[in-house]
Amino acid sequence: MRITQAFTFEAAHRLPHVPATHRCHRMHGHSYRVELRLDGPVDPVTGFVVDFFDVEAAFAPLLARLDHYCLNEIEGLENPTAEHIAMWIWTRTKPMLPLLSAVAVYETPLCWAEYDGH
Ligand SMILES: Nc1nc2c(c(=O)[nH]1)N=C([C@H](O)[C@H](O)COP(=O)(O)OP(=O)(O)OP(=O)(O)O)CN2
Ligand SMILES: [Zn+2]
Repeated sequence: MRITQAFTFEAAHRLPHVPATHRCHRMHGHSYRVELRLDGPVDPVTGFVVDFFDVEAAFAPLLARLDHYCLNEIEGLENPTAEHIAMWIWTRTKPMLPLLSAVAVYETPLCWAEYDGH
């Protein structure tokens, strides 16, 4: 069984390694959406793979580090592409949520990166 919980945050960023002519080279903002996917068996008593409240509690400190910040200033996010944000979240969330199977980071409703540890 797979469960998914979604979160949103607002943040600014610029992409330092695209050409100066690329519009993402300039500072701008996104309303990001993060989806945490967890795969595992359904507990026969609770009916949960993992309680959504526990997922929320595990992710809350990271969300607080991202929301309304300039991502380039966060250690490990100096080049804050959607791909790097997804990997950054995975690395810090997987130890707390062992059933985590993928992290999707949406920059817009139509563009996202999804990381499953590979
Ligand atoms: N593979 C990736 N490509 C791009 C990334 C990325 O993280 N990974 N990021 C960007 C920029 O962040 C850019 O800001 C993307 O957002 P935006 O320009 O707003 O997206 P759209 O072109 O879809 O928006 P419209 O203004 O509606 O056209 C670029 N590439
Ligand atoms: Zn952008």
